[in-house]
Amino acid sequence: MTSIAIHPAVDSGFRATDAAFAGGTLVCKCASNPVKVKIKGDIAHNHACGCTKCWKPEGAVFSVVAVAPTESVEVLENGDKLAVVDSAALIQRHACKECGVHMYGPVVREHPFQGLSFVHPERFQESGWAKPGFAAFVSSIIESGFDPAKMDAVRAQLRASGLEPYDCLNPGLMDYMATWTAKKSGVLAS
Ligand SMILES: N[C@@H](CCC(=O)N[C@@H](CSCO)C(=O)NCC(=O)O)C(=O)O
Ligand SMILES: [Zn+2]
Ligand SMILES: [Zn+2]
Repeated sequence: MTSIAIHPAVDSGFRATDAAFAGGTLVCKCASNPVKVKIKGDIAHNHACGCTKCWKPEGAVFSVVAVAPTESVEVLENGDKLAVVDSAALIQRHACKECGVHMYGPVVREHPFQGLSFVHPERFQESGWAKPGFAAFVSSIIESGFDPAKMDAVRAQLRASGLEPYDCLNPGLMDYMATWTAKKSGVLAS
């Protein structure tokens, strides 16, 4: 059976994660005057995402996206080329207006992820970043036009690549968000 183009970083097999990885510089795809964004520290919760909103490289069905503290994000060069894709969205995705790559997406509003920025580690000019740990929003790929009849094959391929598929985030992050909500409403003590 022909394989599905999940994402180049997934389909090519993972490079070893470097435990000493401490961030680096994200670079967009522009051949000249690329946007450069420094991430001053490691990333967390790296995952494949099938949602319609996350940036995907050409031909990929999934994005690969992780988080870093927004305070450790610094636009180094050509920040004038950045624009927010959807100002109404939770994640304020700052994309390069020329090549389309999403460079960072801070969560600004009150939310369990407030203070974090979503980034695409494949755009690091350095190697060694943590491999994706799971696949999120898998059913959402249908919203981008993926054939619903092939969903069993997608989930099987994700599992074969070591990515457990979920139709939202993974249980740890869903529990974290629900706990935040329960403490905010007062049904759990904070
Ligand atoms: N079915 C929708 C889902 C979109 C969605 O909720 N995406 C998640 C995950 S993005 C990275 O994990 C999310 O938190 N979105 C917030 C936002 O996009 O601002 C679809 O596919 O569009
Ligand atoms: Zn660019
Ligand atoms: Zn997404």
